[in-house]
Amino acid sequence: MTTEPLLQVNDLEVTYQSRGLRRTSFKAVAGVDLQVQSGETIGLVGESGSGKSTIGRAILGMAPVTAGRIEFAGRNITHLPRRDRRTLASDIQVIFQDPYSSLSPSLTIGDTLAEPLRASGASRTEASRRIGELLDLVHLPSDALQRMPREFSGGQRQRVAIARSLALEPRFIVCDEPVSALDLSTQARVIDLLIEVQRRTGVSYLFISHDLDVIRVMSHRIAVMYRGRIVETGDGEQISTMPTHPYTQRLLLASPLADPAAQRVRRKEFQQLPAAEFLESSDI
Ligand SMILES: Nc1ncnc2c1ncn2[C@@H]1O[C@H](COP(=O)(O)OP(=O)(O)OP(=O)(O)O)[C@@H](O)[C@H]1O
Repeated sequence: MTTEPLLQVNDLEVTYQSRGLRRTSFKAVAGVDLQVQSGETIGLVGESGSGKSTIGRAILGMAPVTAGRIEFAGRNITHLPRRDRRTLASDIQVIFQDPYSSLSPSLTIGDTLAEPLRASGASRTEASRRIGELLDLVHLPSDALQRMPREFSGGQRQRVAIARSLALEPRFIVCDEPVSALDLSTQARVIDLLIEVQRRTGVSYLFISHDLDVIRVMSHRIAVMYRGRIVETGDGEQISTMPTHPYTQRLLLASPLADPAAQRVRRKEFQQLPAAEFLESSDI
């Protein structure tokens, strides 16, 4: 028996238009297929500019989709009008990279968490019960509620951003480089938290990062992006041991956590790749 994916992306294309005097267009993503099941994390990895965030934004209705289809829980959400988008806010949420700019500096943590709940029509009592649950879920003390974002470290702010994204019990979260701005030990704690939240709530993640090691820890399945296309998919083991695309091999070589012996073998294989073949197969 196969279960319906929670999110299904088919043949997605996104084209940005420049607004200058000379109108030019740039195809940032093309031919992208993606499926995400309930409770699953799909990791999107690739170099800067490969189109990872564009896919996330297209799912959130924030990118100019020029072809293809995006379905969420069986509903076509590719070009939803703004007012219908709002009805999706409780199902699809986002966590951004920068915990310093993603929280309003003039709101207490309590008001930050209450905002989406009040907007969804929750009563004061319901909101304060839910805020208690959220603090518990992300391991923040209850005295955090009266404090301002500036009183918290980057990792703690990211916990607040995660709590806010969970307020309406979403089924799907786009995590766009959520740990890239944090130091290594804080990264590990936030990753542990996201995994624990998934275990407790069954939420699905599209987890975007340029760091293959972070992606391997987080993801059930990995999609490697290169120049606007997915060039390889597999689980962490497959991607690490049997990469087929030269760009994935390059990512593995750059991985600081890679086993040095395996890295030596890969480096040798990589050096034996004829340069022309590398360029040709990368040039998609
Ligand atoms: N609003 C926009 N208008 C025009 N071009 C854009 C716009 N947003 C992104 N792009 C271009 O689309 C391409 C893909 O960008 P995107 O942000 O999706 O890449 P990314 O893989 O997420 O990179 P990074 O890791 O640096 O965030 C880049 O070449 C970028 O310059």
